[in-house]
Amino acid sequence: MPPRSSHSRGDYTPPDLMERFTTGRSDIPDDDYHRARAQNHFQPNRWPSDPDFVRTAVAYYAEMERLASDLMRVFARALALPEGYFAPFCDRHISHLVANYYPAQHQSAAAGQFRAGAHTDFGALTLLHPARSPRGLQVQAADGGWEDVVHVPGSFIVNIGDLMARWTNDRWVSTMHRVVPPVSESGETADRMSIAFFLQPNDDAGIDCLPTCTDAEHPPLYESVTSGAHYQMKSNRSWIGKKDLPAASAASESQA
Ligand SMILES: O=C(O)CCC(=O)C(=O)O
Ligand SMILES: [Fe+2]
Repeated sequence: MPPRSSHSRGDYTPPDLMERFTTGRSDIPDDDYHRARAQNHFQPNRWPSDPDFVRTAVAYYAEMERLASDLMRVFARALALPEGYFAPFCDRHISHLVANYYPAQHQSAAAGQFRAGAHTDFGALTLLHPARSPRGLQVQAADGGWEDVVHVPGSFIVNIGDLMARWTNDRWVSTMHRVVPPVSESGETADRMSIAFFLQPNDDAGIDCLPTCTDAEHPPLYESVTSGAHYQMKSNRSWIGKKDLPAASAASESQA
């Protein structure tokens, strides 16, 4: 695989210091949508041989689906919409469950290198569980500064993703976040793990400004996009290599 850049911003950075194991749905209906149109998201999962691992991951995915759908009902109410408003956008969702593994670090990161470079998540919402060594996650505040996310044990961190920002016309912000490398001076070089469920609406769901988030003073800020097209665009940017850089940035890079 090409180096993973500071994922999704489309600017070149040294690769993230992480490994990722991704799974999708495991109960895939046999219809055109799942087998053809959205097939990239419904490839068979490639599991390790441990049956307990598989059982746990499948059960975890199902629980995250349920929690995410509950939250989408809460979101609808908070946005003065009928509780079931988002259901038809998410009933054939293309969500992924990922385990992020950040290996122990025995040498300093390169300049500009992170465990996870600054990015926003692609979908509607993310349910994040910092499973091991929770420190390191930071969110960007409105003034551009970075703040540590303090994990409350037993809770999930919920990120608003790009599609919710588009739906709400930026009333809700798609949070810029990153995971900083451990600071070796203080001996914090331990490995880290997090588990994230990214609720990504149906591949063909059209994401348009919600009726309750626009008026004469707040015209829609974004063009209509499908969830699948937005995902593809962000995913392509995540894997940008130096060769893909526009000429101007490649030139400035080679002077560095
Ligand atoms: O590991 C973390 O705490 C954050 C991971 C993350 O932002 C992501 O997987 O999108
Ligand atoms: Fe993220």
